[in-house]
Amino acid sequence: MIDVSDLKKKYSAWSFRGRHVVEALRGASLQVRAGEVFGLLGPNGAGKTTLIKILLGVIRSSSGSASLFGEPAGSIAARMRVGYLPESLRVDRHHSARSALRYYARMSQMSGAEINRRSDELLELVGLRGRDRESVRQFSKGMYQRLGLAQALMHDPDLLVLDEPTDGLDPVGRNEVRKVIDRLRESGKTIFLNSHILQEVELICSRVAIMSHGKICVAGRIDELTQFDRFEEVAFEVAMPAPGSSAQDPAQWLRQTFPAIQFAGGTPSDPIPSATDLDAPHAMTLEFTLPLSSQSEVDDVVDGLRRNGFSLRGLKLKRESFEETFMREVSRSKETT
Ligand SMILES: Nc1ncnc2c1ncn2[C@@H]1O[C@H](COP(=O)(O)OP(=O)(O)OP(=O)(O)O)[C@@H](O)[C@H]1O
Repeated sequence: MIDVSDLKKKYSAWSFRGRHVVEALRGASLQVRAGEVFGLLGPNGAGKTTLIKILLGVIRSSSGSASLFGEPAGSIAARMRVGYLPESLRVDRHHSARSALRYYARMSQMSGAEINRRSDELLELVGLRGRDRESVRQFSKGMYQRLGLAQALMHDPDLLVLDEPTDGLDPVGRNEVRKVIDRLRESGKTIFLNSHILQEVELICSRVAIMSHGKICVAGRIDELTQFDRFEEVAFEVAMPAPGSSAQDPAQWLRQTFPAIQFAGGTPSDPIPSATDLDAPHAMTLEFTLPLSSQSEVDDVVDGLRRNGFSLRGLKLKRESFEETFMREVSRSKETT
């Protein structure tokens, strides 16, 4: 649906030192498939707005290619099938939601009957039916943003481009916008959004791209990007040793053997009973984490536990958070630029 390849954009800028060139895009490549909710993330100045402006045909690239639905970005054929919600949509204060939609729809040369039918549908979709004749002056930022979504959908586009759709909204407003985006996803629309709020992107998007210094660093599903497991913190779940094993007081044995151990739910205080039947579904288990730095250290711990009668029920390396992925990619891009 969106195909961007080796896209470059240079701006001419003026400062007190005179004219200089700003490389806003340095060879960005990206593909978005039909039906996806795709999130573009990046720090300030990464080039996100520049990329969106090229996709919408507001500015031209310096080199590389960008197409929507197989048509060159900016061509009439591509623009007809795109709806856009800018970061700061302005609706004249004298409008109601309904009159604002009529105003925007007229620009798409829709007939009066079509405008009424489509307005009814969209006001229902964004949850503004019943408030549609009130002045937008009384609207909360969340309602305003939902009106913006309805405006962007008026000509029934296949692709919606949303610039910071939940920025500045309170949790209730964000939740309402998210619900509308979910409904749009269910109806088969493709959504391309740009956001600073990582948590929001995690909740909404099926795939994301992290952009920094004019390039796409990584793109994929969030669970693929954060799959990078690390040894720093290894979580174990063990069943207690059977009576007669060398670790008579298992928790104390663990504490003495691994001084840096962190028990899940705090250090167990009472002596923990030994297991009598390891295959019993309720065999007593303990969960803890250990700071380890390599596979051979993990192997040594597992060997030690088993030698002393513990039975291993689970072992998990820590998965980094999406925020950690983001920070890692951005700082890696800073080093290579
Ligand atoms: N019209 C322009 N003239 C000169 N430089 C520009 C122009 N527009 C953007 N830039 C520069 O290009 C780079 C990328 O800007 P862009 O606005 O695309 O980034 P962004 O990722 O959208 O940032 P933000 O999150 O702050 O909106 C920045 O260094 C910016 O200063």
